[in-house]
Amino acid sequence: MIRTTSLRFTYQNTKNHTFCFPDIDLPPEKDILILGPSGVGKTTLLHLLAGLLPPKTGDIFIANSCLNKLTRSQLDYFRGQHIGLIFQKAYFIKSLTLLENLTLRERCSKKKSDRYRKEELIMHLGLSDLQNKKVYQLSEGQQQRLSIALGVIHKPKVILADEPTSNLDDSNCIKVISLLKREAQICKSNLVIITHDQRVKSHFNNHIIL
Ligand SMILES: Nc1ncnc2c1ncn2[C@@H]1O[C@H](COP(=O)(O)OP(=O)(O)OP(=O)(O)O)[C@@H](O)[C@H]1O
Repeated sequence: MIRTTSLRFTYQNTKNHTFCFPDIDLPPEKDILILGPSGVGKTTLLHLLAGLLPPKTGDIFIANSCLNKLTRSQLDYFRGQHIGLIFQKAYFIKSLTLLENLTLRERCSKKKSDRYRKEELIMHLGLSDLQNKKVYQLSEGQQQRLSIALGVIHKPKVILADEPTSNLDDSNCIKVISLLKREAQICKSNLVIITHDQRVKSHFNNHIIL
């Protein structure tokens, strides 16, 4: 469940501009696209939902916790447990293997290690033959699938994806969308996607336009 009310945000170095975001009320397990022109504040909203930025006003409820009422360490813990972030440009340790990156991400979440979950995820994402390859040896599409794996390995309550398809060709774009949807279903998560990508729109009914 994601609910936001009267959310506003100002970057410290640009005090003359305040972003005002529409309220979101997303029941458990539902997905939503966030659309809008460049610079309107889509990534900013995603970072607020992830608890990476503090709102100037308003509240953010995720799974019945009010993010802006948590202390910094409670927020770090909450994020590790319940938020899955997938960035447009993925962050890996490239000198480690795919499997080592996944194991590291799992440890950071402080959840109990789950070998079955790792194997299932690697298989679903079509990465079984690549698990012992170093990340720098993977193609862009393979790295994007690993990025999804890192975002969802810990079965988060909310999956937040920032432009997950913009660098992909048509066939990889559709693959990534269906992988994200399937993982959201398995994890019983909300899926929130920011996109400019017209190919993605037709796959989702629920949109917010900023
Ligand atoms: N750390 C920051 N400090 C100051 N201004 C910032 C910062 N990050 C982003 N901005 C500004 O805030 C505005 C919104 O940025 P944001 O990345 O949220 O937009 P966006 O809608 O996701 O854009 P795009 O579609 O191009 O990725 C932009 O004008 C950007 O320059």
